[in-house]
Amino acid sequence: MKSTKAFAPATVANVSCGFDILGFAIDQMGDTVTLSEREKPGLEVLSIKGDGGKLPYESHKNTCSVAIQAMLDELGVNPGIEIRLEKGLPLGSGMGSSAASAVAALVAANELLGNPFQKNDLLPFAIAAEKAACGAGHADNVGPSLLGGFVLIRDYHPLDIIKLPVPDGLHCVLLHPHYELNTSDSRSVLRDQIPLKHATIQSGNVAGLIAGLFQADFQLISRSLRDVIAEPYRAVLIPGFYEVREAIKSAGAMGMGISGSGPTLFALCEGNEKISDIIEAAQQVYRSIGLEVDAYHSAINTRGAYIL
Ligand SMILES: Nc1ncnc2c1ncn2[C@@H]1O[C@H](COP(=O)(O)OP(=O)(O)O)[C@@H](O)[C@H]1O
Ligand SMILES: N[C@@H](CCOP(=O)(O)O)C(=O)O
Repeated sequence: MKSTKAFAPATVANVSCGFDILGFAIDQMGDTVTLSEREKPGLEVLSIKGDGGKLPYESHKNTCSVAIQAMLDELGVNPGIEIRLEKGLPLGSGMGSSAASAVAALVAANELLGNPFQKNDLLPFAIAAEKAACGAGHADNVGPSLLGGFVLIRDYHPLDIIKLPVPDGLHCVLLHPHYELNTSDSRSVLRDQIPLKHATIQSGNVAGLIAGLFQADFQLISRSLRDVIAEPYRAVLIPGFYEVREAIKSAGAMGMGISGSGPTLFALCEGNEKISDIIEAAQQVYRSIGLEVDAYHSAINTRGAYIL
């Protein structure tokens, strides 16, 4: 019986100004999914490692099986597949944990079934899994996890995804405080309507960030890392948010925002020389408010998900 294995990376969604429309992938951290064919039809999650026993095994709840089922429904087939998941990402962290599982599962399933889909065409199935995980079918984690690099979702209906350039020397720091914040909870604090002046500010910054990526203009990227739509409401769920931002900008970061829906914070940096100062500055603030934090740094992952 055939078996396949795939890896999908962690991601930073929103990138401050691009709520639900921008994200990028991170090196090293991610989820691994192994699939094996079996005689009995249907999907079964057989083992999950690295989740502290917290994730669901039910096929309609785990993002691995939800994503694969959406793909099988599109193909109109019902093979027997066993799923083994190794979580390499903390849960409810804002690093696209639910997305990495779905994407790794889809890449492995596509290979198992003889590659009936192009990589891009797997996205709607991953979006269906995100909808099951947090109630919203956002693509700003699954897009970059699948494709790598910076990804823009210009539209959802129909899906229009654009890969953006990654300037050489752009690095990222992630600060993950030790608590969980579910995406559904941090979406529930957002407003349905925004003032026109905020729409103007946000559009300017999205356009500026994209222009900055195309022109490899680090100062333009830095000026554009501003969010007036989600961050003001979410920052209150993240102790030390403004103090950490102040400290790490003084230490040389280009800018900082909430990674996805938090509580992880991301910072972008030009080169990697200032990274240890930036991490130390952030850790001092977290220590002063009694929060433990894991710090990671990474170049931008341009590869996305792949078969192992
Ligand atoms: N394979 C999976 N990995 C992570 N979360 C999953 C998975 N399958 C289902 N979930 C559910 O998704 C929710 C976490 O997703 P989310 O809040 O979006 O976290 P993250 O920001 O880390 O992606 C939890 O309710 C969890 O039970
Ligand atoms: N655009 C979404 C991104 C959620 O990312 P996650 O990593 O926290 O799941 C949002 O801001 O809600």
